Amino acid sequence: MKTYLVGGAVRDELLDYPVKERDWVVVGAMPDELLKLGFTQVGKDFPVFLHPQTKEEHALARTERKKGHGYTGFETHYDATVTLEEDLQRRDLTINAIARDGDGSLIDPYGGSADLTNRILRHVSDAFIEDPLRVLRVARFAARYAHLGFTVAKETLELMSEIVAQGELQYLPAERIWVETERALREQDPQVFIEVLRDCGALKALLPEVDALFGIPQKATYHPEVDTGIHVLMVLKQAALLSRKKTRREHVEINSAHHTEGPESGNSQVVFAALTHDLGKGITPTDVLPGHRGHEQAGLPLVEDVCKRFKVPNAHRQLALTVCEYHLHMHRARELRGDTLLKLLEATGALRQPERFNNYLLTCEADSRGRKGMENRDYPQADYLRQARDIANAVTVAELKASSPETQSLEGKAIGDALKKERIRRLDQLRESYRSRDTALSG
Ligand SMILES: Nc1ccn([C@@H]2O[C@H](COP(=O)(O)OP(=O)(O)OP(=O)(O)O)[C@@H](O)[C@H]2O)c(=O)n1
Repeated sequence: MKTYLVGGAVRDELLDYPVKERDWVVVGAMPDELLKLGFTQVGKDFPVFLHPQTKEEHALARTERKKGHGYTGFETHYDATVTLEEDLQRRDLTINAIARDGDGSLIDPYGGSADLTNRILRHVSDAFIEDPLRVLRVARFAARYAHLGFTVAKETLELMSEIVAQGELQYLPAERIWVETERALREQDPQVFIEVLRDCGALKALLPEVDALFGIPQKATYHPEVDTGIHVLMVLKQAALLSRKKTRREHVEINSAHHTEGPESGNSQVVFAALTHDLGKGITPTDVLPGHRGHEQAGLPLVEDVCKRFKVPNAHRQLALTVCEYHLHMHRARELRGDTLLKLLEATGALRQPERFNNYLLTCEADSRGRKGMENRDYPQADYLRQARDIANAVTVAELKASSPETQSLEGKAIGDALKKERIRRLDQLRESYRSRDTALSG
């Protein structure tokens, strides 16, 4: 019996990238031998065990053959005669099919080290095609390692296109698609995930609403990049960048558990909202292009469709709907009257859901910066809205009651109305104070 480190841990060690978990493959053993050594069995369909001390996963070397459609249609074969090379051959990418033995020597029969050096994501064998989930996995690895210079090999992209053309993606359960997508949205360059899916036709199959945005023009005055699909890719990049910065701050402040995905993990709620914020632009009637009046409302049912299709968690869905409906309000926050501003604060969770509100601000900032030549622009609207939130929050029932004899006796709806009126008055004051400052500055 011999044990080897395999998969992501070997790959990431060689790349000098943070290793998350270590998986092992065991050659020349049967399940009862591992059980006798104190391992516990966890795999249902194939023999995977947890080490008695480290609890790291140890799988018996196995081969796989496709039986039916989709991700689960496999026939697995394992016994003490299955070799390491056979086990590595069933794996997706050459860079994931390298093993390291106890002496530190690499076993690399499919050229994974060379592909790591040459920054290539390449399939191991034609068996790649047997697992349609790999289309999403390759796009996700491309998003993770794009900044290191990795691209997908031409012949691998061809196999991915073949999987899509055969309609195999439709057999993937919604949950599996969402798990891969959500992980991809947290990667360093989530826009690369979308680009790779588009290059092999998977975007059209999975997210036709996003695919439809490519080729749709916007007004060049606001959007020098013109193409809506290109804009969305730029917004994704900004959303990842901005949400990583925020995650780093939070990590320092509250030592939260956000960092399970490594130091560069973005916020998938923000990135998902970035992906879906302009879906309405894909159904703008052609005779009004490049204008998109009303695209926010038009996009809402499309966001709902996507969320339903992939069983998207509620927090992601809520933020995506909020951003879709209110991103333009945010961009012109300084123009809004007190009553509209208060409605916006209420609708975006400013008063009760601080996390959703912060994520809303971040996504809108990403939208503003996700335009050609505007990547480094300031976004003063975010501070303005935070100030507006603080002003609205500062008006309390106790303070209102203490302020005058008339308000002291107010109860129920009446006090609610008075609270609202006072908030609106102060928000109008905020707007006016900025206006006078602007006038003074320009005068
Ligand atoms: N559909 C899949 C899933 C997994 N694997 C193989 O199983 C290993 C472990 O899978 P997983 O833990 O999902 O991925 P990692 O490569 O460890 O990547 P990550 O860093 O994202 O966890 C992979 O390296 C790959 O060799 C595969 O070939 N095909």
